[in-house]
Amino acid sequence: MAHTTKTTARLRDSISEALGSFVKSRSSTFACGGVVPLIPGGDAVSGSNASTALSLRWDSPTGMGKLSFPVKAATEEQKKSLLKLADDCQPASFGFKGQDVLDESYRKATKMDRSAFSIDFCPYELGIVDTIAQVLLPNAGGNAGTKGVKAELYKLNIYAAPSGFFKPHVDTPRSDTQFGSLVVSLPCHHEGGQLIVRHAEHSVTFDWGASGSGEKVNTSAQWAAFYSDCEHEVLEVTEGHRITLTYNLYYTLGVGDLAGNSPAMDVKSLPLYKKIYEALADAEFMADGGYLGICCQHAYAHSTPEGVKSLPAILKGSDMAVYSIFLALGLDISVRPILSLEDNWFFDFYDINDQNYVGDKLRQIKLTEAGNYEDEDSNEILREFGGKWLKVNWLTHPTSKNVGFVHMTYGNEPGINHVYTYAALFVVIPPAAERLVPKE
Ligand SMILES: O=C(O)CCC(=O)C(=O)O
Ligand SMILES: [Fe+2]
Repeated sequence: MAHTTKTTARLRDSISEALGSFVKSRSSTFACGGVVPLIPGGDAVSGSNASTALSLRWDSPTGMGKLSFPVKAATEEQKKSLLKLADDCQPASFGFKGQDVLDESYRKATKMDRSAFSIDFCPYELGIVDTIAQVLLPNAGGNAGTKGVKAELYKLNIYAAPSGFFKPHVDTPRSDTQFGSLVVSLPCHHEGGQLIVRHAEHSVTFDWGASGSGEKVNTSAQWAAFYSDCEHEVLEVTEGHRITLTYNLYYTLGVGDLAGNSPAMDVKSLPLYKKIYEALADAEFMADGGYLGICCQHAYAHSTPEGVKSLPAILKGSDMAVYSIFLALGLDISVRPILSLEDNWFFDFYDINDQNYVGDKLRQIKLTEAGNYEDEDSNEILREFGGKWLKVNWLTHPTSKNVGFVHMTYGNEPGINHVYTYAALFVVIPPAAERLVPKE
């Protein structure tokens, strides 16, 4: 028996290590970007990823505005248009605790709503949406991938010298199928204004200013796309105007279940697949069966109606890849809410002994009346949550939490308490004798 336990621990650690380096290598794909050359005055060749010069037109109290890009050393006419555009934009707010806030110490930029302007720039035509689908939905390759992303124009923004900037923040998703943002920098001379995007301990810098991209700043549109849960910031613009279009990126479901439908990736070729395969083939690995848990690396709105409906299809990056690997091994894998042990006071009443309270399925936030500081009420909270205490062999550590569950509290003041949950991939490992390991 002791021997079996040792084998299980050894193999679990080796999967965990392989998973760690797999996630690390995949997590550098949380952002991608590119360049679209403009052909001034000419026609873009049909089918090429180049665009003609761009014209921006907008509503203005002083008559319609028009500005043609690229804006190099601006002509007198362009200078006038640029000033008019800057005048016609409003200060840009940002979301804070559900409110739109204007605060120039946090964001100094201006905006124009999409209803007030039009521009002949189409990210679909230029292959940008296809690229995003390929890179940020790595498991939904082939046709499913290219059909799976919708880019919806959101705003035009200007970050202007001497000090336009936007401090680190994460974008507020407009719906639960939004998975990311796309920023397009229109060719207009500027310096600074680097966009830095971070995920876990990685970061990517997109420098579209003259020093960072040279001539490109005047001859090409440049773009970046990243997942919604990645923190990002715009450094100070020190010269000129940094003019951007922002788009919200959505998954479009209904083109086949994206999860597990992975023609573009051969999961069997991945070292992580081999490690798990070898462990399963070893009769001493979790000989009596049990559960493996992998905390999701990205954040999902897993306790909202949309999130409940669209997971696992909308898993991102490495989460989707790990999901596909376990699925390919014929294992029962699902996304489950796990009660967070540190944030929930009522765990104090339990002798949890290394166990986790695992939800039987994803559920929406719930409001219950249970919740006195007594055992019985804590039990009721757990019953409402719907799950079981289980011993889980964790392969990773938790990363982000959502409020999963809300209940009343009684004290000197009535109130509510938030119960935090996090989303994890939960794998059922059958006992060794019942395991059907697919042929290599
Ligand atoms: O302009 C950029 O590069 C990013 C802007 C941004 O973060 C936002 O609009 O939320
Ligand atoms: Fe943002």
